[in-house]
Amino acid sequence: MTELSKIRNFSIVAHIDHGKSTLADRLIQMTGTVAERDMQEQLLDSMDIERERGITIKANTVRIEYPAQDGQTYVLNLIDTPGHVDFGYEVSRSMRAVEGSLLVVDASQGVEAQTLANVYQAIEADHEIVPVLNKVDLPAAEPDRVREQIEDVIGIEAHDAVEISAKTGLGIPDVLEAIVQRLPAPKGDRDAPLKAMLVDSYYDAYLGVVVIIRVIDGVIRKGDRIRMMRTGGTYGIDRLGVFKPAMQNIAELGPGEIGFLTASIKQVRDTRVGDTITHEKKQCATPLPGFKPAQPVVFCGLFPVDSSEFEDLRTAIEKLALNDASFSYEMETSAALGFGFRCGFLGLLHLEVIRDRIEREYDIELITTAPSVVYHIYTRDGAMSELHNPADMPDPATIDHIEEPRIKATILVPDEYLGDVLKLCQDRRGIQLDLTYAGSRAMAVYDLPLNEVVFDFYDRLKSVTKGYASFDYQLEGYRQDTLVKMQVLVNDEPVDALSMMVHRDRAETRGRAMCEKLKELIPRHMFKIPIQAAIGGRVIARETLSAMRKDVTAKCYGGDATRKRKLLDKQKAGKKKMRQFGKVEIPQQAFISALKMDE
Ligand SMILES: Nc1nc2c(ncn2[C@@H]2O[C@H](COP(=O)(O)OP(=O)(O)OP(=O)(O)O)[C@@H](O)[C@H]2O)c(=O)[nH]1
Repeated sequence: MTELSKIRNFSIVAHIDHGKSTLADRLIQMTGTVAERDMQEQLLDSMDIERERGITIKANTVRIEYPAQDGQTYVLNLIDTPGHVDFGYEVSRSMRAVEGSLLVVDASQGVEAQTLANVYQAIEADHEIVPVLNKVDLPAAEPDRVREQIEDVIGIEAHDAVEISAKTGLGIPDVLEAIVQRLPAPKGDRDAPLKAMLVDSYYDAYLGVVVIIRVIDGVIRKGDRIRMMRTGGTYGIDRLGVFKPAMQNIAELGPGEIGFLTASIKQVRDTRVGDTITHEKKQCATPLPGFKPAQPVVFCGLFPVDSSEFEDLRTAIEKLALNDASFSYEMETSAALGFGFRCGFLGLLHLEVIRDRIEREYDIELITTAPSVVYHIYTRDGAMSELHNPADMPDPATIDHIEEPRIKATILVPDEYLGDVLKLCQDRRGIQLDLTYAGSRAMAVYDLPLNEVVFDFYDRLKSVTKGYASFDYQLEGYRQDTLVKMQVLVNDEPVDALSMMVHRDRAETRGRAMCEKLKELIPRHMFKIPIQAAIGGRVIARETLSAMRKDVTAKCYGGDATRKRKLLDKQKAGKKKMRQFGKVEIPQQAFISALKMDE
């Protein structure tokens, strides 16, 4: 067990690509935590998908032993936090598990929106913050300007920011000294009942669920019986250890220490980030504050393109859910798409990651229906229910009012693109909360409906600002608005998978765009097909797909049998990718394209 005064726990706060992983790797390498030959690029981002997409999804930790200039050896525990807005709650928990942060800012780029969001979490967790200016090797680096910017925009002292190049290794010893000298040692009581925070967990094929913990008070030992205070589960500890970054067993962990345990826990779902771990017998008096069960905010249907792969999809989803407590699912049937699952995600990135993994790791092609947020439906009898799927909307006559989730979005953008950004936010029913300038950049804070953001807001923002804007958001709560369910009818039959919730004022535009798109996507039939968008019983947009004049084979007059054959075969192959809907066949592609509607 390590003495409290010799421990420093910290996280690294940075915007994507500012060099968090490179710096972490350097710290590990420079302290000899791993032998040079074992050094693999970006040790902390362990999953392939993370590496490919260049994002950090799950929190991870490493214990570094550092002989400091004062002659003492310190234990430095780094907790790597997820870098994306979707994982905000997990970031906030990891932050509570450490006492300080390195704020890494790319000296050639400056402060970005995500830097702000994460640094505010660190400030909220009472962290001591050491600013680190990275990439000073780049000719475009302007450390002095960025130092000023940190002081102006974030409002923390930055004159003693450490200048480094994580790439060349310049300044890394200064970072290590700053961690020891400027970050506080943890506090804790060795003799108090055990109180540890569940920081993160993951599934390991050999060990089962591995739980990452931070001990606050007391001592945890191998063989102890523990209780998770929020979920109520009790377990016997099989294995206790630390990450260096490879797993190393250890007999006990005391106050201030960070490590892992395994305890024959079957699924990640049984471990909730933010839960308090104590001894089964001698329990601590109160659990840690701020615990929040994971709450999916974006829902969509996932259906196999090939309906015979439904069981494979079920297996894939069950396996992924075992390892991800924030991903929820239930079976869903759609008249148009057959059997599938309604799934809940923390945000769009989370959705994309899961979808990618199903397609790649399980080789199942998927159809994704329109992502939808969760609405609160208040019926006339005063009851409130959550609506996860527009298809389940109750009879409008019974509804008193509907509330939708709103977010607070922070956008940082160079001045020249500000006009376009403001227009985009306005178009998405945004309410401006704040607009400030820092140097040549503006920071706009908007209250926006989550529904208007989940579709393609981020893509639009990137395209109107040529990629220069950065964006971050957090959920703010629910507000009433005039929301309606828009249905799509093809040949007078409603197609549920295309239903969506829209604001009343925008329904016509959306409806028209949807009908036009479907007219292009649905092939002609032998009869005329009306395509309509409707609210309740009222049609708000309509297109008509005219009938095919003749049999396609008619033009192959008479004799040429092979040609006729070929044409029929081609038609048949095309049909496989269609879904029969009433008398109409709708191609799979239509579901995807019609939902990815640009305005
Ligand atoms: N020139 C230069 N490039 C650097 C430096 N540090 C990191 N980079 C490069 O910047 C890019 C992003 O670095 P990462 O360490 O992956 O950034 P990150 O913040 O961990 O990014 P995420 O994992 O996506 O959050 C990589 O191509 C690095 O090689 C530096 O000091 N100088």
